Amino acid sequence: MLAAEQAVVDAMYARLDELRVRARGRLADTRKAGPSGSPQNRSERDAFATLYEDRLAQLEAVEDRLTFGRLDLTDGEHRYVGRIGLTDEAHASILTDWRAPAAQAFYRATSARPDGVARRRHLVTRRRRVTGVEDEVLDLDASLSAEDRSGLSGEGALLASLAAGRTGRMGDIVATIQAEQDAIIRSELAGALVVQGGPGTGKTAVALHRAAYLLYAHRKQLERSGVLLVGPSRSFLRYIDQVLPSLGETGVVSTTVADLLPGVSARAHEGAESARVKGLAVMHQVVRRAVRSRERVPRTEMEVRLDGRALVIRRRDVRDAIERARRTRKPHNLARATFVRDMLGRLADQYAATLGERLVDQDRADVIEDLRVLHDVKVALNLAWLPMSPQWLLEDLLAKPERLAELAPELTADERAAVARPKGSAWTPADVPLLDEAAELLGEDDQMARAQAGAEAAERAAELDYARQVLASSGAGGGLVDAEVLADRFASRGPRLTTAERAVADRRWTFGHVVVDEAQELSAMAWRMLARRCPTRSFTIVGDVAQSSSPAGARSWPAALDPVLRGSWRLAELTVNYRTPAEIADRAQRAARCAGLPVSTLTSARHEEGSLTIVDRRDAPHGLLDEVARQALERVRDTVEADGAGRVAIIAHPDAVEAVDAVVRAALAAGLPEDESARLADQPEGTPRSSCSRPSRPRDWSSTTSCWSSPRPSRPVSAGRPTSTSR
Ligand SMILES: Nc1ncnc2c1ncn2[C@@H]1O[C@H](COP(=O)(O)OP(=O)(O)OP(=O)(O)O)[C@@H](O)[C@H]1O
Repeated sequence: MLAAEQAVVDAMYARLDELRVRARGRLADTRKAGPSGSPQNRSERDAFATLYEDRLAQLEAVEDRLTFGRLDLTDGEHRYVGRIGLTDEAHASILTDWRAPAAQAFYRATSARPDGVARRRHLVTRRRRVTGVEDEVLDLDASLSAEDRSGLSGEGALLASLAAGRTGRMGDIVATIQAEQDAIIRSELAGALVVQGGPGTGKTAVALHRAAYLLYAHRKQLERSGVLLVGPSRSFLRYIDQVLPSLGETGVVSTTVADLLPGVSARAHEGAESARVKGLAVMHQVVRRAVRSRERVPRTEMEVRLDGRALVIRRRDVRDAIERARRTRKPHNLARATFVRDMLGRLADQYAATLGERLVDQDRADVIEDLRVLHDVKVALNLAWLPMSPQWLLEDLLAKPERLAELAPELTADERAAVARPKGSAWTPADVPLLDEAAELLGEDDQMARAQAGAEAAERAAELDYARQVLASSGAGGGLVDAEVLADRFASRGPRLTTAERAVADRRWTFGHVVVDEAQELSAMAWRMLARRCPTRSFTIVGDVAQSSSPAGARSWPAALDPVLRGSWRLAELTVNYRTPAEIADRAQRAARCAGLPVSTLTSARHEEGSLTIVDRRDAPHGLLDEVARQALERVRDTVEADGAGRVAIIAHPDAVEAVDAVVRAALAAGLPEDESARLADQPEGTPRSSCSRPSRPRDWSSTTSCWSSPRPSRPVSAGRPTSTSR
């Protein structure tokens, strides 16, 4: 059986190699042509070169586990499922892309609903070698040979993948996606999908595979607008950054809320209370009021002089001009042009009245220009309608307690004190949604940008036309590229930018879809910011409201999302924990419930006898620390040392973590063979095989301990295997 599968897999790799050679050859030919020829020829060559480079990168990315499954259908057809689709020379399919509809049954079919599948086979490969197969027979009535019916094992591939060593980087789960995960991954693009799942249920994995699936299934729609992936931190983005490329996708913009505003670097830290207050929904009204407060009627009338003639900036005129400018409904800085034009016109009329005659058009225009540059007029109009940048507005607001008190009456004095800070302070992540809100209300003076956009639209039309001609005459691209994409490559404006690069540089870029991970951590203001990035509200939102650790974060989805999604979102749940063995997960769930957290009910994908140890003072004849060190050493010997894949996490009372860490390190150094202890000490950052930590929410420690069925809940310590704590 293995030999037969090996032959099929060999044929696939041979085809892959052939396609790589072909793409390399085309690339070399294109490059060989050198920098000669007309500018148009050169740009055409560059375009094809990038095209072949992209194709080559995609073909290189799928080397590992090119295929991982096979479907035997009841009608006798075999279908192999893998990372990409492949056809042979005769254009017959030899491998089906995991995202194609034809592959869906690989993830969804069950014996209750076999969906035309007689047998599902998981292929286990190492490099290019088939090392094993795992079969599941779904339709027992289908005619399978005796050999086919033997050696069945349903969850083998999944359990093998869960037991595999961790690298400190997240890997894809494409070979073992489970049915409830697959339903989420393939859920329709439109609307907002909220995925609630407890710890380790694969929320991050599902979010990433969904991004790859959507780009595949809706490529035309999403390639131009792009997909935005929002994660909680830069280190988290580093942890997941291999997954999408391994799925052949590079066009996703990954960022954090703190990095989402072009030109603003928000690296400073601030207190939890300050971040919470800045995230409150009411802050959008505070920012709005701060903008409106700079559109104001002066207390007194003011006299200005032009050519020795006295003109009055009248309060009534200012009031009227403000109202008229507001009626344009444009953002503050853009509506200011209307206000200024109106006021200058009124002053020009006063000037004409002092002359006792009507001004002809040209003269009136000259007077208006003279008024516009007059210092006193400028000062008076700025006082009435101040042009501002978002940064200036926020700095000013937070640096002046009396202004904050006036503009934010909903906040308590303590809350206002928490956010107050001197001018010139560095930006923090919680400032970013406030700056974005201000940028939206202020607007940018886009006259130049609009003129340029007009010119670019004309240029684009010409590029598209040209791209269509090239495609028609050369037949190039082979279905790999359409005129739009080719036109992008032909674009003569500066260096070619990918969708991702263009999107990152543009605050007003709107994405075709936004994926938000650890979504429970986002504040109300951050949600408003993200909603602006996707006016169609096509979202995938994954998180766990029971795990919210940010003081500005969500404790319930309706409370967090209804204000921005207006109640229009659908909920899916993930119920299987793939990370933690049942022994640990069940205990953790009980503790979380005792702490009053809204935990989902989970089942663990695996059991691991002895994976949880609770060390209690009563079982510690030589003192608690010694006992913890002894137990930790034993667990490391049992698990980590045995196969190098396991992990031991030690959770201690916040006050005891440092002491526990020290004794455990000493015990490992003394108790393990020298090479093993050097190996453990040498783990790259992010991949510790043993680690000591405090509970993620130290304030829950007391309720946690009292739930752990210990009559004397004195600083229990647990050691378990293999719980990944590296995230
Ligand atoms: N179908 C699957 N096949 C194999 N491994 C899986 C599968 N689903 C999830 N995993 C693995 O389980 C682990 C947990 O997944 P992930 O980090 O996506 O969970 P999460 O729900 O985001 O966790 P958290 O709540 O801690 O953020 C990962 O190592 C992931 O690769």
